[in-house]
Amino acid sequence: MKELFHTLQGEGGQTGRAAVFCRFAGCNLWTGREADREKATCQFCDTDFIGTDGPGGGRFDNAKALAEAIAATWPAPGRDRRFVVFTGGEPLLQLDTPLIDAVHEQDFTIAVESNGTIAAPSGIDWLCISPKAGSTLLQKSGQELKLVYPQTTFDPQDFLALDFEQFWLQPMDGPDQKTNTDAATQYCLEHPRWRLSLQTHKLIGIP
Ligand SMILES: C[S@@+](CC[C@H](N)C(=O)[O-])C[C@H]1O[C@@H](n2cnc3c(N)ncnc32)[C@H](O)[C@@H]1O
Ligand SMILES: Nc1nc2[nH]cc(C(=O)O)c2c(=O)[nH]1
Ligand code: SF4
Ligand SMILES: [Mg+2]
Repeated sequence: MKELFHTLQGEGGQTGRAAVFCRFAGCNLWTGREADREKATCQFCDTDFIGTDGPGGGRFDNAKALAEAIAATWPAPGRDRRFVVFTGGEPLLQLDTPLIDAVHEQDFTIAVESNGTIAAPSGIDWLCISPKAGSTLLQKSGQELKLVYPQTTFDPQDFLALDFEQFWLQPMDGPDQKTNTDAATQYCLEHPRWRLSLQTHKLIGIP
């Protein structure tokens, strides 16, 4: 596990909600090394997910130990409204039923951010799928589909038949961030099934 930290969910349908972020190391679509970015399936990643050296990171012997570390990262007293977001890297390489059960035992609602190439285990309360051009989408249902926009070979229209409650367009961050934000804004204006997801944590300078 790369890092464990408390912040506000910055993106998508749970934006603004206090959450513990549990960022797993490793991804199946990029090694995480800059030297490999150009040949990776996913080339626009904004995240360092290599290793276990981040704040609160480390290796955990079992699901219960990690669930207890997640609970200890939740600052508020009481067990009400506890919320954890599993991300990465690709969290579905590591998130399994024993961990889901152990985190539920700690009274957390569980959200996951996934690239959709791995079928999700049952028990996730809020599943966000963010498809990546050039990969095979296996997980075609969940609560939100959050498409990073634009991706040259993707037409957002093609995703609307999938079984999601919400459809979000998130401007691709990087050198063309401004242009991409304008394009995503225009797309949402013209296609009202889609909502605009801004990465609000970057706007306000929190993790
Ligand atoms: C770092 S990924 C980790 C979870 C999972 N591997 C995935 O791709 O969904 C978390 C979220 O950030 C989004 N993301 C990554 N790089 C981005 C970028 N450059 N601009 C906008 N969103 C980005 C992903 O699409 C995903 O929704
Ligand atoms: N605040 C905040 N919200 C987020 N939502 C998804 C994130 C991610 O990297 O998966 C993320 C993140 O890194 N920070
Ligand atoms: S799939 Fe997710 S974690 Fe992996 S490289 Fe792409 S954005 Fe980053
Ligand atoms: Mg992020």
